[in-house]
Amino acid sequence: MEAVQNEKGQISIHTENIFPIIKKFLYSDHEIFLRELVSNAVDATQKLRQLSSFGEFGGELGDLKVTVSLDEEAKTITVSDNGIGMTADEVKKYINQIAFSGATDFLEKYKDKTDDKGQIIGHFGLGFYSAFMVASTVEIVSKSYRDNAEPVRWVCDGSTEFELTAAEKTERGTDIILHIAPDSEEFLNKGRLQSILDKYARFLPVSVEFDGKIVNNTAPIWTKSPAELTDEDYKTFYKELYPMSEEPLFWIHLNVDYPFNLTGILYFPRIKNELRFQREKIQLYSRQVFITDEVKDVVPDFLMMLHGVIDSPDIPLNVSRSFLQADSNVKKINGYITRKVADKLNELFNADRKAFEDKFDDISLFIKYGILSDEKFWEKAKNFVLLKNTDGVYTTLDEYREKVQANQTDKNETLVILYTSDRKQQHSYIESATRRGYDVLLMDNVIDSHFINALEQKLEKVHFQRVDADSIDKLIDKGLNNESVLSEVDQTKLKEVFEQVLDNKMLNVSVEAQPTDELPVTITMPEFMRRMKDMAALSGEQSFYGNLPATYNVVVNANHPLINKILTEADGDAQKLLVKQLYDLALLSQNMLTGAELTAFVRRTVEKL
Ligand SMILES: Nc1ncnc2c1ncn2[C@@H]1O[C@H](COP(=O)(O)OP(=O)(O)OP(=O)(O)O)[C@@H](O)[C@H]1O
Repeated sequence: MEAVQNEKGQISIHTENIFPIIKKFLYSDHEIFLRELVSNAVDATQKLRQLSSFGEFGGELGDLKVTVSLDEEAKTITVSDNGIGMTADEVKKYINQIAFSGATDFLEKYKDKTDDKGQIIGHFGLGFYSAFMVASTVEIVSKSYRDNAEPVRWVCDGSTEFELTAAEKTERGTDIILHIAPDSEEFLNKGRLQSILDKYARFLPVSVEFDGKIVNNTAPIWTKSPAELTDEDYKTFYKELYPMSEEPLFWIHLNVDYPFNLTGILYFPRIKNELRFQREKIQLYSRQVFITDEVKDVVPDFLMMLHGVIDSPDIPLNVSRSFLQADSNVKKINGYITRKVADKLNELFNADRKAFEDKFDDISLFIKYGILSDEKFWEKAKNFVLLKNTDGVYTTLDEYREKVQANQTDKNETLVILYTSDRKQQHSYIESATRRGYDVLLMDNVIDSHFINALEQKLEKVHFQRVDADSIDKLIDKGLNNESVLSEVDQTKLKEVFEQVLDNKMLNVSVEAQPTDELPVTITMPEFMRRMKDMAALSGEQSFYGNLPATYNVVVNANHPLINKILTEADGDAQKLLVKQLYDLALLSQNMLTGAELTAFVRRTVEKL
């Protein structure tokens, strides 16, 4: 057994002092020093447990534990473990050489970049050196698990010089003592340390003690097998993660070990009709060490509506985001998660259709968003995405085609699907459509205008029309013309009368032969025009269609008796009044008559009664 030779040395590195540079790069995220040191300590205890299981360590493991302690007076924070410890040679190798070579790489690679702050630590084996973000001097006191190991002390003040001496330490393990720098004294605070540990150490696999208490749950449920868990366990864990949230609808337990390693639980929250859902609810872990809850670029956008935990040592969490997107593991992981989520939904759909329908309103935004953003998701989701009609009946896409195609196929063999975005406002149109035996879908979700576009592209010969997009016979044009009771001349005359009285360039007046049970006048906006305007409004951007003034079609029903009355009315004022009243009634049934026009209408009507 060799005694520790007192030694002073120069860390071989080209830069005079690397720590100010590390500090500058990691400026945004100083608190992670604690995550790095505590996870090193956890690693050290786990390594010992492993050695023991291989029979390479015959001693007592004891109660493996990491302790974080704060001494406000001495201005130190100490992270201690009873893990494998290090001999003097190991300190030289792992701390002086390896970590410093990592630091050199780091400097080489990132000296000209400033946008990757805080993302690189760890990637270059800089974990331990993150201590210098907050400490002016760092001491390591360590005693290896090996028989008769000599305890050793390493001290470094952040310059490139270190000191290695013999130390007094009776127990196996390592103490990392940080002498906190004046500009980092905010960390000499119990509450602050507690909150950092709550964030990063909450589910570490080895007990972590701070202020006399264990701060972590060492066996979170995602590390267990689904067979061991009850629904209650999943719900309890959800509450633990998100104490303020409503109970989740259901969940998926992820577990894969080839070709990458990943475990986790994803929960489906109730989303309803809310696009501004909380995006930072998925937490990313690497071997139970919390990494981030900013999962953008790691998880596809639509999956960010879900809540829960993903744990994978194969996500390169410590590199820049642009790199992440291109990473092949991240791509595989995304593909896997997307497939799992789709499979779970399919399974729920097949297992209990009724229960799936009951939940559908809460998950439809998610499913539709998935369909819009991921072709592979669509391939599965087309079997279980549901359409809901105005009677509250849910059908799949195939069932729906089957149900309506006999009555709703137009003269070009296109299936016309009718929908309403507001059943109250479009009530008279819905009624008119159902009188024809047409089915009307309820499409009142914020995402539905995009969803409709996507379905038209994905399904063959299918066109969606909002119920108020055209007069009832043109909505689904079967090429059958109703006989008009009016002559061509009369129709032209009627059109002129309407144009004159309404005197509005934004209105296109047409005379059509409709059944007598349709209203004398209806107002419609062509589907294409309205959709463009809706989408412009939703995207909030200035656009050609968004800025275009709204034009409407005014459809006069040639076969309605009141229209005939207009034609035969000899008194000009009476004729004008009739036109105004019928037009206002059409506006009223579309909820478009407001303000002074409404007041005038009411007054006129009262006077005539
Ligand atoms: N508490 C400890 N007990 C035993 N060995 C340790 C301890 N802390 C650090 N080491 C040794 O020092 C090495 C360097 O640590 P450092 O944190 O810089 O890098 P790393 O842990 O290898 O990788 P990462 O950058 O991902 O943390 C470790 O690999 C380990 O061998």
